[in-house]
Amino acid sequence: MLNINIHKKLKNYSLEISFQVDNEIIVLFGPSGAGKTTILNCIAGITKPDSGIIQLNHTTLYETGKKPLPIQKRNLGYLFQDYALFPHMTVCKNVTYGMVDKTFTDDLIRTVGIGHLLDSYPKQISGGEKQRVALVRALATQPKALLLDEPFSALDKDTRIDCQDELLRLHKLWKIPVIMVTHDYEEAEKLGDRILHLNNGRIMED
Ligand SMILES: Nc1ncnc2c1ncn2[C@@H]1O[C@H](COP(=O)(O)OP(=O)(O)OP(=O)(O)O)[C@@H](O)[C@H]1O
Repeated sequence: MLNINIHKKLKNYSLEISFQVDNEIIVLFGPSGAGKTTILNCIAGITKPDSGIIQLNHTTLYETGKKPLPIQKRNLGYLFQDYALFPHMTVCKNVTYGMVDKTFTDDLIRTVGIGHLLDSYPKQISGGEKQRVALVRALATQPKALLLDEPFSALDKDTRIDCQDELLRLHKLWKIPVIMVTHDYEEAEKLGDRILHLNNGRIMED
């Protein structure tokens, strides 16, 4: 379970957020500048809150006045819109880069169907293929939670639907807390067990 309670002063308003994520997919939905990426960055350890607490299962990632847990020790998978694969490495090298277990990773490669791409370089594969590779790479580290920042928004509609289906299928197999940011309401309704509406750094009540 992921428990988030953070306060952070931003340029035009203060982020005041409190929510919990069980082994479910939570969608953060809201206008540009509402604070969605900042929340993910605080959880990932890229941005530091001013105060609050962030816990993942029994591990405290951040707590006011204490030394934050370093990014690489947080056990999180983070997937961005722009793929973020290492361009100089083959797909195989990319997905095995931080892997924990070879059998588990081989299973993932088979499940997501990227086996035929292993010898290719990122520039030789399509956007949808890159995003599948990025998803496999994130899950191969066996993260305890997954953060997705508009992961499919650069893809065409059919590819986006395929990738959404893939994510739902994988989540059924490996139930972990997932937080996903999207601007696409159809996607939010399809993937989210719950949708949190964010505006000016606060979660709006339904
Ligand atoms: N480290 C920071 N310190 C102060 N202000 C910040 C910091 N990071 C982001 N901001 C500001 O916080 C606000 C929220 O930005 P954020 O990127 O979280 O919004 P968003 O909801 O993800 O927007 P978009 O949908 O456009 O990606 C913006 O006004 C931004 O300028």
